[in-house]
Amino acid sequence: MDKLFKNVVNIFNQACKKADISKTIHTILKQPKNEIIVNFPVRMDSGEMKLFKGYRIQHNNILGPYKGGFRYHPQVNLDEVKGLAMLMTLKCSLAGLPFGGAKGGVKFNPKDFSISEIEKITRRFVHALGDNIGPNFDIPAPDMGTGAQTMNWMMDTYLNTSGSLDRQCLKGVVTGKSVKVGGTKGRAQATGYGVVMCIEEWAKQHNYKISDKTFIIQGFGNVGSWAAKRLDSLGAKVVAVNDCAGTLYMKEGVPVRQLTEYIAENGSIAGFMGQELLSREEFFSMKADVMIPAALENQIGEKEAHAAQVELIAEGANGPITNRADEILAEKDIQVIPDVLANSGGVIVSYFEWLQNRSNDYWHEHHVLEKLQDKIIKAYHIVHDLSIELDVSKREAAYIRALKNIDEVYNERGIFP
Ligand SMILES: NC(=O)C1=CN([C@@H]2O[C@H](COP(=O)(O)OP(=O)(O)OC[C@H]3O[C@@H](n4cnc5c(N)ncnc54)[C@H](O)[C@@H]3O)[C@@H](O)[C@H]2O)C=CC1
Ligand SMILES: O=C(O)CCC(=O)C(=O)O
Repeated sequence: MDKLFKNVVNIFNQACKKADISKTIHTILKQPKNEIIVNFPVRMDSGEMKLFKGYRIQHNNILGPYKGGFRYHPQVNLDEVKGLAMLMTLKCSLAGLPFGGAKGGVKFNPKDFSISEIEKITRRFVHALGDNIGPNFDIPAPDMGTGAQTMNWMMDTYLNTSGSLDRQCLKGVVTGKSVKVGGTKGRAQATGYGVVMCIEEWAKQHNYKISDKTFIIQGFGNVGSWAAKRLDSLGAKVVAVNDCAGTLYMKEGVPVRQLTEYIAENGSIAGFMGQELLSREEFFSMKADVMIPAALENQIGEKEAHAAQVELIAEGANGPITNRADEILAEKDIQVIPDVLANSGGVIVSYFEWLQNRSNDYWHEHHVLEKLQDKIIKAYHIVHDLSIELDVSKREAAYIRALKNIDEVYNERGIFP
């Protein structure tokens, strides 16, 4: 199994060389600043006490408070969270946000626990983290297996345990909250919409009519389902969706809203409209125009890259393509819009939420989405132009741009001896 951190560091090393990043800055950035691991007990509905392991990896904060999601998944481990945290540092820098990078998670499968148990795990986790998070220090957000409800519980626990009376500003301790409790309009759809905004820009450059094209999506959670909804509204056809249960293939296009509602009720695509599911292999070898991986990392390895029959891959997930697969895709002339650009819509709108919490002034949805579009398209063109100028992949160009920005800030500030 490929290791995410190793894959991310390999590209980081190449990019540091090409960007002429000094040895000092390279040394600072190649490992996270803080690795926080907490083991905390939670009483289950049965009365039994269970121990959970939680992580918060704070990679770098030269640009501002640490920022990045919390994941609830049985595979959560130190290597994974370190890789994801480094990606956040690069993502925030590329998007021009005043944030550093972090990531965290708890190793468990939410599907095996009741809602009240998940609430207790969440509250206990926040309690165990204590002052390691805060609205001016480290600001978590949703990722796989977490969502607005999780963030609401986190904010509530933090407000009730922090001892500060500044209730308004403290709301910004987490982003991705529901709108009623201080979240922003547009955060739910931000990541998926951002992925499609990048594809729309790519399509303009390639004279590509999105409404004539076919799309396949792995993962139909927050990112995958909102990407599908935007594609649907553009008249594009999502012909296949893959999740843990298998691959749903519908030649005439998947009915996106019905599928979203079905998954919300049933947990997966299994049984949708009585359709027989195809295999995972059939998904990755399917002929279509664009693939959006929006599930876990390392999903497209050597085998999947050889099998791929698409023209473009836009990474909704973090780290879905291994280093070797990247090379094979390049040899096959399959283009990739990399994670740190394609899925940055989530953290961009998280930044807007944090600003709204600070000012207590809440924005219209169209204003949020317009500002998201401005920022992500600007980043898209920076990456595209640099990749042409330096003759490197978009992934390398994105890393180079992000690293140069961080390097400049370190150089202007100086490094504490
Ligand atoms: N939620 C957000 O705002 C952001 C999420 N991301 C990344 O996007 C990806 C998906 O995140 P979310 O949509 O938030 O998660 P989610 O928990 O809402 O949905 C995950 C989806 O992936 C599927 N899945 C899980 N394991 C799978 C497997 N082994 N094979 C196939 N499908 C599988 C699940 O069935 C589900 O449909 C992750 O890599 C995450 O880090 C990136 C930026 C922001
Ligand atoms: O919204 C955020 O702050 C972070 C989202 C995230 O975890 C990611 O972009 O991978």
